[in-house]
Amino acid sequence: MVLENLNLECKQGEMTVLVGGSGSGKSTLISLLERFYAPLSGRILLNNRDITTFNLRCLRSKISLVEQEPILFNTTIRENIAYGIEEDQRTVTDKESRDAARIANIDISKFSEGYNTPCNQLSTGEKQRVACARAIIRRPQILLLDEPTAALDSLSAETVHNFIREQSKSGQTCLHITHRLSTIQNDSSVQIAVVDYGQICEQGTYTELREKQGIFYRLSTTEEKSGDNTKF
Ligand SMILES: Nc1ncnc2c1ncn2[C@@H]1O[C@H](COP(=O)(O)OP(=O)(O)OP(=O)(O)O)[C@@H](O)[C@H]1O
Repeated sequence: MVLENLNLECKQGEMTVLVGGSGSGKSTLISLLERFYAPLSGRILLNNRDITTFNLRCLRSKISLVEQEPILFNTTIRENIAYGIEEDQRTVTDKESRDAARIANIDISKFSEGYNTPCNQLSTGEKQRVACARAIIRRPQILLLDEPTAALDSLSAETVHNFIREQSKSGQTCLHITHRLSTIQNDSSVQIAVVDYGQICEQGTYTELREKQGIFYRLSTTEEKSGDNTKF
């Protein structure tokens, strides 16, 4: 069993960070939330309603997922951002694109072709910001992030982390899987859940969990010793 006796509540307007060793079950939790597959037992509730009772398209329209590798189409920044809405079969206004780009910290002024710049000319960090803009343009209730900063340098990772924090402040429920604990250490508003062998074994803020001197303490000290980009 990948996950067993797992109980986790993610509150609206909060960023919940899932951490844990490789293979502990973090991504499986995201797949269950998206209903890529169903739990053998137990329930997942969204606003007290079992997610299996939602029409699948309706459920997924409430959720956006940003993954480790930004998967973009071989077209322009504008078209890639717009795809977040065009899935919903309506046209995106330029203002919507601009707003999403601004929120995702895309500095469009640095590209001579602006929004018409082909995405294959962007760095990995810039591509990830386009993926973030695409994720939020349709204002999902839930933002799922599965190691979105894993392939980024520290500065880009910080930018993406700030983006997630702003999204949670604006009322979205954010569930963020990361191995990069340095980006959350000064953020006391972040709730951290530590997954180990498919269970939540510790929960609290960065400071609380460090003081416990348990699994989180070990994971974070391993990261400190090995440098910022370590995957534990
Ligand atoms: N479709 C699947 N069928 C069977 N086992 C799976 C499947 N997907 C994942 N697993 C197993 O479930 C366990 C948890 O995997 P999961 O991807 O959720 O871990 P994770 O915590 O996200 O790991 P990582 O940090 O390395 O991405 C692993 O042992 C994995 O091999």
